[in-house]
Amino acid sequence: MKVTVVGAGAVGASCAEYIAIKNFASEVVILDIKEDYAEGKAMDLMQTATLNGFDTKIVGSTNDYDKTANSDIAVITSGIPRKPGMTREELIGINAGIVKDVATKIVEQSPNVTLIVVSNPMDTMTYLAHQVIDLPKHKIIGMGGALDSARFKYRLSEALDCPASDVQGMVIGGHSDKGMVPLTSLATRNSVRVTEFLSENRLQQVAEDTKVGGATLTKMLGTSAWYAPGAAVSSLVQSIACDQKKMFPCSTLLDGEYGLNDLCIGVPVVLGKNGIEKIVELNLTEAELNKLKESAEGVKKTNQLLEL
Ligand SMILES: NC(=O)c1ccc[n+]([C@@H]2O[C@H](COP(=O)([O-])OP(=O)(O)OC[C@H]3O[C@@H](n4cnc5c(N)ncnc54)[C@H](O)[C@@H]3O)[C@@H](O)[C@H]2O)c1
Ligand SMILES: O=C(O)C[C@H](O)C(=O)O
Repeated sequence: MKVTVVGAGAVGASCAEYIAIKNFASEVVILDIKEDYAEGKAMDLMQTATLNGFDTKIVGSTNDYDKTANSDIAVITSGIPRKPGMTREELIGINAGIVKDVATKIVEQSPNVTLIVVSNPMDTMTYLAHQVIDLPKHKIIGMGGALDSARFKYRLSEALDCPASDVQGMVIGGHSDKGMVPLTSLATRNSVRVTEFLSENRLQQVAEDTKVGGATLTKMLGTSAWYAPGAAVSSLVQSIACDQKKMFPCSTLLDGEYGLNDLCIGVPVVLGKNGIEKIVELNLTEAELNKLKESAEGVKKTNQLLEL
């Protein structure tokens, strides 16, 4: 199993590290445009192999796509991250050109690849990938909801004063400060709905903290987060590589599901060896469905900024 990660920056390197530590891939190629940068990250990570006990071979590449040939899975993290005070949508001007170029070059070398788009604004970048490359729709996946759901569970565990592993929950909708839809009514602590334990106000607070999870960390760090994003990507990669058929909310091209068309937005999907093997349609409350539709309008507005 060969995995390519484009972008050797904060998220790309974190993602490569988690994939290696989980020890399911034979090779991870990290590619960056900065001279020697990916090679340096690859060497540094390879020097953790005996310490962390993995056998994955990590290779660096300065913009040489030949090294990515015949990848089974590729992850696009190349592009600029936001600074405090910015929205993800403001990154479109620079990142759209990068994602278009990178996606095209990956598919030239790996026509059967499954592509995971991470660069922001992620839902729009995933939609862009669908427009510029010729891959079946189940092989282009946007990562956002897996991260947002991990943050939701973290916030729920704080409110419940329990370990996050006790909590189940999901965030659907656009990966944006306003567009996320944390499904508070469905969240549980060991199968008991969290609405049994938390007041409406406290749950509302959890939802709001979740939605601005990325912005909160960007303010604290001066750039956007990387550990949880890298871990979230590695979980998607593992589910595909190991045919785990796990369910994650991912950005996918909708064709009538949830009454939505012609956009990529986060909904639950099953990830296995064929990429997106199923789009799961939940029975949402009217309020949740309305929030998802509002979120979709926001994503479509950003998509209109693309020069296709
Ligand atoms: N979808 C999500 O949940 C999520 C989470 C975190 C970050 N992000 C996004 O991921 C992107 C990367 O974030 P980061 O913190 O790793 O940024 P970073 O600046 O640390 O790394 C980005 C890397 O991309 C490289 N790059 C730029 N253009 C390139 C090209 N054409 N080809 C190859 N490499 C290129 C840069 O040299 C840099 O090393 C940002 O757009 C950020 O907003 C998304
Ligand atoms: O917040 C960001 O800009 C990066 C990423 O989308 C995140 O949610 O951490």
